[in-house]
Amino acid sequence: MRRVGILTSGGDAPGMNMAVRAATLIAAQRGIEVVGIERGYEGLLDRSWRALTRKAEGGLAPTHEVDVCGHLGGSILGSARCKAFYTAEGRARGAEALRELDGLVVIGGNGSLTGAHALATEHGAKVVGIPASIDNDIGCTASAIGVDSALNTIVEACDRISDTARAHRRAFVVEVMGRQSGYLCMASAIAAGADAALYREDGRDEDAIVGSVADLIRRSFEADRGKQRVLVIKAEGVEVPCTRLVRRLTEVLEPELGEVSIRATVLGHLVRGGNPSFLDRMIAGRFALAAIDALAAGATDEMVAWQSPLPGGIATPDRSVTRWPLAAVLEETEKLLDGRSPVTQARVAMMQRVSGVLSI
Ligand SMILES: Nc1ncnc2c1ncn2[C@@H]1O[C@H](COP(=O)(O)OP(=O)(O)OP(=O)(O)O)[C@@H](O)[C@H]1O
Ligand SMILES: O=P(O)(O)OC[C@H]1O[C@](O)(CO)[C@@H](O)[C@@H]1O
Repeated sequence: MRRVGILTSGGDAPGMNMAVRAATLIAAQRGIEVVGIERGYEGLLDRSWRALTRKAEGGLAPTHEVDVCGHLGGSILGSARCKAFYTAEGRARGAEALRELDGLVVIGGNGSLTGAHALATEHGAKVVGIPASIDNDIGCTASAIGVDSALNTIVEACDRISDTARAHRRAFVVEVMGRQSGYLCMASAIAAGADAALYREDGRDEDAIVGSVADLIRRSFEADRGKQRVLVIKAEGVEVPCTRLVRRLTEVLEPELGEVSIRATVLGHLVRGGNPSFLDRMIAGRFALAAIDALAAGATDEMVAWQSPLPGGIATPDRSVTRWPLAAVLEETEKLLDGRSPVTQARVAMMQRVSGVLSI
């Protein structure tokens, strides 16, 4: 293997740069040139790429840009959602560009990995995926790069919101990202000591949500409870917008409680930015090593996974990292999102077991 490409695609995730850096250092040490493809699949289609390795005494070394990027959030390569890649013609152009490379590392979420799978199956490209998305909605891996950093940011934001909520004896509904996955909501609700978690996988409709949250606030603010704040974390995948939820709650509660103070905060893209946590940096580094090893061994159409919650996968020298065929990853991803996966069922069951604490 003489030259590999690397790209970041989909929503950026803290730790992507660490994966780029680690993959480049490992490849350079083995005398493999690395090119960084800019803006995900967009850069593959228009051949926008730049060298991430340079000639150095005795072989190759990472460029300065790569050497110093590991601790940074975002992606030094840029990321994108590339419309043309959804078409067979677009992917054919991508495959044509890949002829100039001996392999490709795709760092991204389940959409990006679907694109990687198509490149491998339709065009025989040599592609290995590294899961990276704050949503934690990728099958066969316990975590994707970015999840831990996003959770740390959410928990810190909720701690801050709780300070002001207690000062005013308020209820807050905080919305977190995650697209169709409630994982960020569920995990942060536990860690932030929230009173309730609202996630799509629960299957509640809007009226049921309004009824149960109103009941929670009513019980929490009863005169003798002494409770100073109510914190409800809502997943983006729950379709009722925060502002409407707060308006409806206020309409229900004001006639009974008099003035009731409920506020909404949508954390949004705030959660995607910032330097990666230790855990994300470590996972990213170990993924990068396994991905370069896999390409060097001639593997393709695979993804590397962290402490897979499913039995199976191809073992690597790192006991926490296994390799999975992308077809299996994408099948499991579908089940993760539609509730058929034992992983989703276990997440929901865990939330139900603490439903007395997380009151609804
Ligand atoms: N079905 C598909 N076929 C081919 N390419 C795809 C497909 N789905 C997604 N892609 C490519 O991957 C890109 C990123 O996908 P998407 O926008 O779904 O984000 P993602 O990788 O899932 O990341 P995130 O989880 O952060 O949103 C798309 O813009 C497109 O270029
Ligand atoms: O940055 P964009 O394109 O608005 O996408 C937002 C989406 O991307 C994610 O941050 C990552 O998939 C989701 O949680 C969110 O729904």
